[in-house]
Order: sequence, then C-alpha cells, then structure tokens
Amino acid sequence: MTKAVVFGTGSWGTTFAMILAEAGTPTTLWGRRAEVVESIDRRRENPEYLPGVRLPATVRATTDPVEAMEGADFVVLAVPSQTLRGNLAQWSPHIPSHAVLVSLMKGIELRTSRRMSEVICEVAGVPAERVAVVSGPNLVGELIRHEPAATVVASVDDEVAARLQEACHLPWFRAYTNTDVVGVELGGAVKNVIALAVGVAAGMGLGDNVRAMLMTRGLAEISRLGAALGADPHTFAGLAGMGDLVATCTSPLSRNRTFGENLGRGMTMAETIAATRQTAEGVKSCESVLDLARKHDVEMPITEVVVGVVHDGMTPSEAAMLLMSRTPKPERYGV
Ligand SMILES: NC(=O)c1ccc[n+]([C@@H]2O[C@H](COP(=O)([O-])OP(=O)(O)OC[C@H]3O[C@@H](n4cnc5c(N)ncnc54)[C@H](O)[C@@H]3O)[C@@H](O)[C@H]2O)c1
Ligand SMILES: O=P(O)(O)OC[C@H](O)CO
Repeated sequence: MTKAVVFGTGSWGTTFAMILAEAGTPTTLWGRRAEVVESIDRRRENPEYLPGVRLPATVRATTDPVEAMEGADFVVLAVPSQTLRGNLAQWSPHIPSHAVLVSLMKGIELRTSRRMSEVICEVAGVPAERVAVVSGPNLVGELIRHEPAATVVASVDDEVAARLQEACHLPWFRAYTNTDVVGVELGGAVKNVIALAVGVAAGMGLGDNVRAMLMTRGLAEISRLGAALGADPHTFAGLAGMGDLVATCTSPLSRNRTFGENLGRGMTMAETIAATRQTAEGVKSCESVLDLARKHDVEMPITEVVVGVVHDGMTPSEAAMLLMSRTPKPERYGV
C-alpha cells in the first residue's frame, strides 16, 4: 500500500494529509511542536490551523522525522519556502531511497533565486525524476469544507505524476498531471506577488477595473518569466497559472491578498506582519522573483513596485503612479 509523510502541520500540510488519507493513502504528519502533534494524533484535530476539522483516522502525527519517513513512498514538503533548505538538509539522510519528494510550496528561494524543486534536487541529491510539485487554486478555507476543487500534479516523469495523482485524487478534488514543472512552480510563486498588488489596490479602495488590469498584466509578467525559463506557455492558461491567479487575487481567504490589502489601507509593514498569522509567501518571494527576472533580463513592473511597497518604503500611491505613467506600448510588447 502507498504511504506518505507530510512535513509541516500548517494549514496546507494538514489539509493535504487529509486529502491523501481520504484518497486511501495512509499519511504521517511531521510537526515541530509536540502539542500540535499530540492533538492531531490523539484528538484528530489541528486546533491551531484547522480548528473544528476532524482528520481521518489514517492520518498520524509525530515530531520524529525518522519515524515519520519509515516506508514512505511520497515525502511531501509543506514548510515555508525560505526554511526548506535548512530543514531538508536534516531530513534527507533518512529519506527512503525509492521515495518521491513532493513540493507543496509556492515560493522562490532568496539569494539563490531557485525554485523549490531545484532546492530539493540540490539538497537531497535526487534527480528531477524523483521530484513532483502540487500547485493550483487550492484555498484551504474551502478545501476543509470539501468544496470541489482541482489541482496540478507536475513531474518531469509522467509516471511519477500519475502515481501521485492516484494517491490524492478524490471525487471532490481533481488532480491533473503535467510535465511542465517550471511553469507550474512559477505560476504558484508569482501569483502570490500579483495578489499582493491586487490586495494593495483593494485596500486603497480601487475597483474591479484595476483588479482586472493587475491580474491580466500580472499574467503577462508570469508568462514572460516563464518563457525566459523554458516553461510551456499553455501552463499559464491552466489551473496552476490563471486558475491560481484568479483564486488568490479575488478571495478574501488569501493571505497574500489580505497582506496587500492591509498595506493599501495604510497599515505599516510592522502592523501588517503582526496581523498575519500564517505564511504569505509573496512577501519574501517578491524579492527573489525580481532577482530571477533581472538575471534573465525580463521586465516585471508590477513585481518591481510590490518589492518597492513591501521592502523599500514606496507608498501605494507612488506605486500606482509609477505603473500608470509607464511608456505606452502595444499589448503584446515583450510577450
Ligand atoms: N494555505 C493554503 O491555502 C495553501 C495552498 C496551497 C499552497 N500553499 C503553500 O504551502 C506552503 C505552506 O503554507 P501553509 O499554508 O501550510 O503555511 P502555514 O503558515 O499555515 O504553516 C506553515 C507550517 O510550517 C511550520 N514552520 C514555520 N517555520 C518553520 C521552520 N523554520 N521549520 C519548520 N517548520 C516551520 C509552521 O509551524 C507551520 O506548521 C506555502 O508555500 C504556501 O504558499 C498554501
Ligand atoms: O493564502 P495564500 O495567499 O497563500 O494562497 C493560498 C493558495 O496558494 C491558493 O491557491
């Protein structure tokens, strides 16, 4: 029988463990904090991240990474992107030699500008064929109610993607396979940056025309970066591209959009960080996305102003003025 371990008892790690278990894949959750692990193991609930959600009996939990990985066919990683390298270095000596490593994370590493699958290959010393990525419009607040949703399971090895698809596919959770790992990962990481921009605009009281403009031109930025990195352009019209962009930029459940909205309303960065309990990946990844774009000579004006507002003291009004005063150009310029 296929078994999985999920590293990270946050909202997506716990929810994906629930999905795997419901799909018939017994799953062990690894967490840092003994009280969270004990609650999952004894009471079948993660009160901090998913209060009131009853987890299936085939979800176990432990603080011991070695015990967690015993016999695992899928090692699923759901910690904040910037912590992956340090954590995985400790876990990788104990990963079963046949196991596939799966990234649920939607970030780009600071300093190296690497995608999460690249960090996994480098740190765990595994070939790309042993890595998969799950990304799509998957807001946890809806999934825990078993509302219908779909996702993309990507691996350069389509058999690996098909195995993971089988391990997590449910009547209410459709998993589609894809071999374009680069495109699927970029779609997930960069939409968080665009959601910050959309949130800022909403916080400033701006309406749907602005939201549509930022989402559409944001998709152009994602596609330009994807083209430079060799992604399949069709991926960005799919669930991991436009799909996730729509969900994240329009939902009040999105942490990234909410983070931007608080900034747009006039909260300081310190106040906004204090008001954010969970991981809003775009806050750090906007800088690494911009670095990646610059390395590949790709123009990403929305990402630039997001970095300005989040990290360099630019005001939302200055950001809006900068974007609107750019040189007029044809819509397909640079795409
Ligand atoms: N929540 C969602 O709706 C959702 C959906 C799809 C993808 N994602 C992505 O999944 C990833 C995880 O997000 P999440 O929503 O579960 O975040 P979260 O903030 O809910 O949980 C993060 C987890 O990581 C743990 N953690 C924090 N710092 C750590 C460290 N240094 N070492 C080890 N563990 C640490 C926390 O204790 C927590 O258990 C992110 O990349 C996010 O973009 C989230
Ligand atoms: O809450 P966010 O902004 O991290 O978005 C969650 C998921 O990535 C949506 O698919």
